[in-house]
Amino acid sequence: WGLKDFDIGRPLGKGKFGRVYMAREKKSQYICALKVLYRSQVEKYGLLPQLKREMEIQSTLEHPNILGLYGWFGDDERIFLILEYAGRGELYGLLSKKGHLTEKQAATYIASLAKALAYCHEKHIIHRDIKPENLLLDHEGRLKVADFGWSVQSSNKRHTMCGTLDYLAPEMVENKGHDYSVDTWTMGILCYEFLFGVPPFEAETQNETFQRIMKMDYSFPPTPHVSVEAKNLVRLLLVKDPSKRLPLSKILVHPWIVKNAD
Ligand SMILES: CC(C)CCNC(=O)Cn1cc(-c2ccc3c(-c4nc5ccccc5[nH]4)n[nH]c3c2)cn1
Repeated sequence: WGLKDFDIGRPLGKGKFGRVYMAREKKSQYICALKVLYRSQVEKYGLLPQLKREMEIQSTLEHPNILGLYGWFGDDERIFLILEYAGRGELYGLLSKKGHLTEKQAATYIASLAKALAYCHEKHIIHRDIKPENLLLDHEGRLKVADFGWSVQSSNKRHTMCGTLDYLAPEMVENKGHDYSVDTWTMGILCYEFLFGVPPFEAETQNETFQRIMKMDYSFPPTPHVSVEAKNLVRLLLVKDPSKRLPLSKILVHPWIVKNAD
């Protein structure tokens, strides 16, 4: 592949290491997202080995809820990643527009995340840092996890995102080792946020958020639109002891998911 194979479209997002553009492969007319990384930036931070590993991993993953990496090419100053195009952009755009999601939407996205993570864990990959800014929607509104390990700050991202502790599990915040169960904690955070529009431990400062996480200081707003089963699932995921969190396999058979996810 080379740049001459593509017509470049509008920018989709920009980040520390480069920008993402809508693109169309000329022969097939296939629409994709072309991410441009500058070698100077990647080398300056010594990220080439990590990038190569990420690319190897990402290109072996094939799952309906994981954004595809179709290939890559480069010239002497840039590296180009050919990524799946997600027609409805960031899930965050939907959440910020609507304030919160319906129980059906929230359950559907949590089920999709659980499937994508279970697939990754089967392949012994756990460092898919499931952060909201890594969640995209395709043209049918299906969730796609894109590992934005390269911090793409796209246009309508919430600016509290960078550096926020909101999504970090206690063992991460305390800088202990983390395993698969850190992802189920994050799913608890996301489920709460999908339903109520704000993450459970949100606070003015990072330190306050840290304190709240360590004290498990969260509660449910008395909103009528959230069922008892939904809160039950959040309670089973937001458990301080990683070994006591609901395992991924149990999420997909939780009554609230079974009833609401489609
Ligand atoms: C190999 C290693 C470095 C990881 C490879 N994965 C990534 O680079 C993660 N990544 C995905 C993107 C990305 C960003 C935006 C989009 C979009 C997209 N569609 C949109 C529709 C409307 C508004 C914004 C949109 N962004 N589709 N596919 C994308 C892919 C940026 N970085």
